[in-house]
Amino acid sequence: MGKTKLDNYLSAIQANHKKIFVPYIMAGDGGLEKLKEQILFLEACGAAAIEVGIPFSDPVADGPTIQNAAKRALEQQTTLQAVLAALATFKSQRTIPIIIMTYMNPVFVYGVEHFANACAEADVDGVIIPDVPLEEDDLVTGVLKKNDIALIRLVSLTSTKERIETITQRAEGFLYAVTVKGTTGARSSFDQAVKEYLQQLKQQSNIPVLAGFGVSTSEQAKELASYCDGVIVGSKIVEWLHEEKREAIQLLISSV
Ligand SMILES: O=P(O)(O)OC[C@@H](O)[C@@H](O)c1c[nH]c2ccccc12
Repeated sequence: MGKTKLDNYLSAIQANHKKIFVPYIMAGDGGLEKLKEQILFLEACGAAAIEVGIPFSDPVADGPTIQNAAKRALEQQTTLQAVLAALATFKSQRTIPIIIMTYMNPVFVYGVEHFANACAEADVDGVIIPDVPLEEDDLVTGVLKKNDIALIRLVSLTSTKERIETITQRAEGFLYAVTVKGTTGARSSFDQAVKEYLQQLKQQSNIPVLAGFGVSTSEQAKELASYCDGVIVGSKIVEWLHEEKREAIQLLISSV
């Protein structure tokens, strides 16, 4: 796979021997007018990139925390189109990459081509669409490539060796290593197999490997990041943003 601007951005961080912390937020939770301030806050905390979630009514990969945030955001009439328009209004004021996380349904409704163009217009660097399987991803890869937007692929603890190999070969931006068997949401501990799984992926992949799902404490973040290139934290960040616990967010991000 050719290198995207997200690949280049992240390899510069790695070249400085720094770990990558990517917080996930739910766009429109608390109102879309908060998006700019939330992103600039996370950037100031030291986030390497931000995963911006699009609320969806049937979020099959999400646990209760993100489901509830999606519900709040949908009550505020948040749409994919509106989120991308909001991101475009302050693109010159942020310096870190934005990754859109959405299920495929809102993309279909918007139209794949319109979606990719609006992402480019908003300076979006990558997208995660967890319900698009590898076998179907040419639905979106063509138009994303045209706009230099990375399609971030996920691997999981239950993926076969062969599948992991195919995915790592095609991976762009970073490889999203799911660290639990289940949905998003904080966990108190991880499977014994996670360490070896991450170390193995790290060996196989020539782009950064980031661990995500279940991470909610500095200790967990530090430990998982020591086996790979960094971590993604969603539910805990969503919860703390909702509760306005800004200091806790700052501490967690600066811990890796
Ligand atoms: O919430 P957690 O357990 O910290 O996991 C990250 C996750 O929230 C974020 O990356 C994400 C939210 N929804 C998703 C759906 C699929 C894959 C990833 C995600």
